[in-house]
Amino acid sequence: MKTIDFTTITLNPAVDHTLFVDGMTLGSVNRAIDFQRQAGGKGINVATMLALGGATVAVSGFLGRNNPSIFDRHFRDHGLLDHFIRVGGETRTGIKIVDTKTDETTDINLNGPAAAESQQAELLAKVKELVRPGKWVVIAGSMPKGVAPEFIGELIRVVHSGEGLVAVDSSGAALKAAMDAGADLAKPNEHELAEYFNKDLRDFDDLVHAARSLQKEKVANLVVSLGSEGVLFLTPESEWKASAPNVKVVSTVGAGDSMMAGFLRGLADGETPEDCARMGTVYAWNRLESLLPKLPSGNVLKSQMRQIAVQPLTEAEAEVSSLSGGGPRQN
Ligand SMILES: Nc1ncnc2c1ncn2[C@@H]1O[C@H](COP(=O)(O)OP(=O)(O)O)[C@@H](O)[C@H]1O
Ligand SMILES: O=P(O)(O)OC[C@H]1O[C@](O)(COP(=O)(O)O)[C@@H](O)[C@@H]1O
Repeated sequence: MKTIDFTTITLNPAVDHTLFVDGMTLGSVNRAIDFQRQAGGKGINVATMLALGGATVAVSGFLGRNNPSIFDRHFRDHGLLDHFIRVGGETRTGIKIVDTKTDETTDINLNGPAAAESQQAELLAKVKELVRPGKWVVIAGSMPKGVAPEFIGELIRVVHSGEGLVAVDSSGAALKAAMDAGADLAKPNEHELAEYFNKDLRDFDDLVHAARSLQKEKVANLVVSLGSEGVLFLTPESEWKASAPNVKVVSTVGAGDSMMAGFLRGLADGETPEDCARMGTVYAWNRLESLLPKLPSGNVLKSQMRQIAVQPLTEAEAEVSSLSGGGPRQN
């Protein structure tokens, strides 16, 4: 089999329909000014950005048997190695409404087809085949019907028994199961972190406190993405905050997935934690600017990385506390 640099697992892919509206009123007729349909789902988005960066990427998970063509085309166009298990029914739709007036994106993610127990066993066997010592396996996105959150733990054990590394982007019970099973990296956003601890994170102090306790107790590499406020990166050795890119946002769909791809690219290349945070941020930057996934040449990427400010987390905490006098978050 071909060398595999990364494997991504998408248990619940989606065909993303992005609708652009110039202002949106609930309960009345709205007209779209533009429309785009593309193969999506978190692991597929991560894989696409990694492949655009030159990596060989295997993709797996569960894919509906009834609407394969958009995915077949996407995998072919990006050179992704297709190891999906086919399940009955149609892969779900994800509706993304981008309001160009407010620059807000509203997501409506539909339910996908179920995966039977025999298909889950098939996926575990497939992952055993794909895992490579020291290489990252990404498990990303929601769980489909019929799959218990604990399945993520089973996947993690298979990857670890093949000496691979696991990065997880999930939420709720699946994120908890992944943390209990010992994932090597996790990328919750602020809301997923709050949900994990089942409490409001009212200010920057609360956020940092929650991130530190998750990193210390459960996961060596913790990335907490903060939308337009940037990203935190905590490892056993150091803690960083990177600023967000200064960019005209076309759509935020896939920004978190692209960020995950950039962090893993950096880690796989042995970059410093600061440069991993920069790489994660510029991968997100390139996705924010464009509806279709794209990545510029290495030189442009390097010059973008130089534009991302990264500071020790303690320094960011001091700045926020001097600005707010310890009050609500203003960073
Ligand atoms: N509106 C924005 N302006 C600038 N950068 C953004 C914006 N939204 C996201 N980003 C960048 O993309 C990264 C990931 O986005 P985020 O929304 O936090 O992830 P997720 O989609 O997983 O919730 C952020 O850490 C930031 O670098
Ligand atoms: O599996 P979930 O959590 O329903 O998310 C799926 C959706 O997330 C996306 O992967 C985008 O994720 P991000 O915007 O967080 O990067 C879409 O492609 C897809 O529709």
